[in-house]
Amino acid sequence: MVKVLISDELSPAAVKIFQERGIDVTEKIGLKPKELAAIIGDFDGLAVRSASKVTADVLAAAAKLKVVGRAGIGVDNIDVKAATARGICVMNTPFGNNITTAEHSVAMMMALARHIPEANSSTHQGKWEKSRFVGVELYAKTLGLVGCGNIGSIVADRAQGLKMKVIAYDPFLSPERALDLGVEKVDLDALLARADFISLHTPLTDQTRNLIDAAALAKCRDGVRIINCARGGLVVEADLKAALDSGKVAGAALDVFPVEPATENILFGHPNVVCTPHLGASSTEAQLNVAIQVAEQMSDFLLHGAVTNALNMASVTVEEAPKLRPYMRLADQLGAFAGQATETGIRKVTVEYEGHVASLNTRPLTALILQGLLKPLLADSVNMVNAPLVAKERNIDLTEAKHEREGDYHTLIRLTVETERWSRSIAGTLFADQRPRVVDIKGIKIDAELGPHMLYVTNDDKPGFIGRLGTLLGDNGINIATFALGRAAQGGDAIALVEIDGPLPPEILRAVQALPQVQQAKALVF
Ligand SMILES: NC(=O)c1ccc[n+]([C@@H]2O[C@H](COP(=O)([O-])OP(=O)(O)OC[C@H]3O[C@@H](n4cnc5c(N)ncnc54)[C@H](O)[C@@H]3O)[C@@H](O)[C@H]2O)c1
Ligand SMILES: O=C(O)[C@H](O)COP(=O)(O)O
Repeated sequence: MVKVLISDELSPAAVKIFQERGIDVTEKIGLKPKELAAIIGDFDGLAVRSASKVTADVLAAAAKLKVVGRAGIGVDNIDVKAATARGICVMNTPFGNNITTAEHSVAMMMALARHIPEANSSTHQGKWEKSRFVGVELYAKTLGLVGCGNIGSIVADRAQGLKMKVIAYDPFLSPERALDLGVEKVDLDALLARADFISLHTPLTDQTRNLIDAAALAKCRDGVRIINCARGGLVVEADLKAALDSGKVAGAALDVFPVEPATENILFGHPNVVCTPHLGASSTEAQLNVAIQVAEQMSDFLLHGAVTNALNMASVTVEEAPKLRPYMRLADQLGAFAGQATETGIRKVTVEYEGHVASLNTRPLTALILQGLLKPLLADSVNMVNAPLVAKERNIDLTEAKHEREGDYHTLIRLTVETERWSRSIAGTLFADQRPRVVDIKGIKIDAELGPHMLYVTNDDKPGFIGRLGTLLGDNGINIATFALGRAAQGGDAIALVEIDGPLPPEILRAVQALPQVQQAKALVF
């Protein structure tokens, strides 16, 4: 039975979905990485929010793990690189909590502008400090968005409703999109110099870490207010504190902290700082959305091979998955055939899709071909998640070509592998029964179905070979299931693909290799 571990607080809707799909669910909340590593080996899927730390050590212990699902957006608590290297798919739910988080950012901006938290606390204490809490209007103020993706663009929309002027720094924001959003695209220095309020909406990456430091703050307008509902590491807190103390920054609203849970922080207690405990995504609606989405995505992946919102592999929709499935088998076989037939370093791989298959989503097929190709070298450490990366790391030059017009076959995949010594191709099709057939090897036509154990022979096309091979196998008790033949030209190179009813013992393979006319013989396993 497929097993999933939920290691952070998730709406019960997630458990319900997993169970309805026949997946066994265990909930263990609040595990430290060591505790998570101790139990993760038992699970096929792991569902998390931001609290669980899915470190390289946790992933190293995750022998069966196929997918990590993040019920939310930021994946900085997951070592995606380590997951990719181990062939574990990482997916998130990029659109489940974006409205809620944008609304929280706007709420924080208003709280800052009108001192709501401090005024609330003072009023509860029976003080009536009207003159202490004079705020500022948002109307006609400039809001600078650092990061204008899903959340940033919703914040822009809401801020425009408040009649603010919105400017955005985001190197990946196209001028057309900026125009659509009605925001002015600016560089970071211009944003810092012009904004009355700055709201951060980028992921935490090596480029964005410590983006708001003393140097950036020095470029800001006096009295700027800063809102961070993205990630703690974007702001250098000591620099922010100094700027708050000097009055350069009039206020800061922080939902996120470099260390969470944040029970101590140099900014806690500062009168001009508003804090919330990473509540950006904490609304009933958002939590329901992300729980449902992550449970559906993970179930679809674990049960049907559908891939949605993955950060480290190509998407496959639930509709595509059944159409791709027979091709996946063919792709796997072609890759595995070429991988087992290749003895020297691979330099170049070309995959051509012809006819019907060319109209499909072929990225997962290419990933499977690479997986099959690399498996003889790397065994179980390679799978379709990490195969493209592994190929790249090995300097294998990959080319994909699609020809939607049909050739000799209604549909065809051709794989060509170039090594330092030679270039070889293998092509396969699907017949009406959806079963894969190999139809061409090294330019020689053949019609073969690949079984679990195959003998692949290249020989000189001379009389007597087939009889001698059959006798040799028969004399050694090896039953032939199917026998497919092809040749380049009369008397030229010929190939035989023989399905046998079990593994070929090494001594029999050597005897086949020693037969006259045999150029090369290999035992292949599928
Ligand atoms: N506080 C919360 O509870 C909460 C909730 C959801 C998301 N988040 C955080 O908000 C972040 C943004 O979420 P999103 O859905 O808008 O993501 P997104 O990917 O849609 O948008 C991020 C934007 O940042 C931009 N960006 C990347 N590097 C940049 C750089 N160096 N400088 C400027 N811009 C850069 C990208 O181009 C993109 O447009 C998430 O990564 C997550 O960390 C926090
Ligand atoms: O990236 C996110 O989606 C937010 O930071 C939400 O985190 P949470 O799921 O832990 O509330």
